[in-house]
Amino acid sequence: VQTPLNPVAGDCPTVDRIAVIVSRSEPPSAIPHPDSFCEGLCLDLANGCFFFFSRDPELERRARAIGRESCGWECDPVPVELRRLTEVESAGGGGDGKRDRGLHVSPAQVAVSIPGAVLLCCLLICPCFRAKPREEEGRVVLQKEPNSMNSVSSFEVRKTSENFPSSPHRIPPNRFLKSSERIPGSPQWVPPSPSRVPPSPSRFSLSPQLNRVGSMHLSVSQIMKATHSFSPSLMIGEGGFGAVYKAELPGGQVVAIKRAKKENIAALRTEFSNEVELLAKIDHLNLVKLLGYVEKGNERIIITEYVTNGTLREHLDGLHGVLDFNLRLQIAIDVAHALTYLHLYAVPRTSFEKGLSILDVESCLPDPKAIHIAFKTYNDGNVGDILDPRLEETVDTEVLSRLLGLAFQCAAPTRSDRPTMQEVASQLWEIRKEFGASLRRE
Ligand SMILES: Nc1ncnc2c1ncn2[C@@H]1O[C@H](COP(=O)(O)OP(=O)(O)OP(=O)(O)O)[C@@H](O)[C@H]1O
Repeated sequence: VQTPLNPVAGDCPTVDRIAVIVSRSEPPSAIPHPDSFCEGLCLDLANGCFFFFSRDPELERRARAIGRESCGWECDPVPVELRRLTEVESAGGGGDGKRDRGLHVSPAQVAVSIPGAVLLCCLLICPCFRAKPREEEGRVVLQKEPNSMNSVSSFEVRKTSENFPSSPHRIPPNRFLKSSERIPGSPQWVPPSPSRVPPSPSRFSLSPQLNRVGSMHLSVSQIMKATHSFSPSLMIGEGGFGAVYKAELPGGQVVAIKRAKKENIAALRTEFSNEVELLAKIDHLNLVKLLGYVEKGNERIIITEYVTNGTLREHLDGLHGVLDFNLRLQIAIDVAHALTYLHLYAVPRTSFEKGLSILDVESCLPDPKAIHIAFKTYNDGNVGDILDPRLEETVDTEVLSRLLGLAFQCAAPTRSDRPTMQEVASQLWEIRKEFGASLRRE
């Protein structure tokens, strides 16, 4: 197992230059060769250079600000996850690794990768994905209304069991991840864990209107009605895209309605409907499904499934009880399968990148510092210290080392050093088997 080491000076081309720029208060426009500077800055940020060499939060903050001002979004930590999500890696690891300005990230930013985050943060340190069991196969297919230019979307709604050949996948709009009893693509079915989040009886209570074959049209005024004119009392959260409201559609289906912030409208003006429709094609059990959208005037609204039992962050934070180690492994496996699906099967790479670049612009990723602290603790030989102290069970050191080794491998700065998601999933299965065996030996 390969364990990335702390960055060395040669891997950190811009730390000193940033320090100079900051100390002289030079404007970002004074940066010579902005392209190579941006590449270097992204590399430094992704490698944690600022953390290791300066340990100066102000310098790192300034570096990120300069990155934003001079390099667009490219050096912001946000798109790291995006890039990782949208890299369609073949089993052997494909792609040319070139920076893609359309996606607003450089390859260097991919250094802190999803699987590393999943393993280190979801399992051990801090949470990042939502958990939600799926109970039934209600399926909604978004279909563009013939005259929907600058208008509203339409929904074609069908029951999978009635109209589609059964598929292990359902449609997700974004990276919301929901644990499920069935692991798509897994070699076997996983028995429900007793500590699994209990399913909500209201889950997927598709309205009669939505259950029939046909289409449903939502207008802005219907959205206004459903959200009580975007009443703060129905607001359940806010992310990079905008505010999120819990709402009940005509017919009774409870959904999450995401209303784009006004400052995002300009960016969403051109490709919004195309991109939403691309995202609607993504279909996986562990990902929240996109139900529809509204595009009218200055409104860009996305309607998704409503996740009833809280976010995975809350569950990993222990707000609903502490998750046991086995369940954390299960969540990681679910995440790995969902990401494998996104990487390999979802939609054509270029379209997918574009779609996510607009609609899913924020990260669930943890603070890279957390990963580096974990690296250091691991390298110092204090493996057990990385484990969530709230866990009551003892985890076999071998199992933990193997898991951390995998996590660090996933966070390797160079793409070719990182395993594919398929490999991650299969290794996680092995690790879980080993964990089970270690319990039996006790
Ligand atoms: N489908 C949903 N069901 C239930 N709650 C949701 C749903 N979508 C979002 N939320 C709530 O709204 C909050 C904001 O979600 P949103 O997806 O906009 O942002 P985020 O994931 O926190 O960050 P970002 O999208 O900016 O990366 C979430 O933390 C969650 O509490």
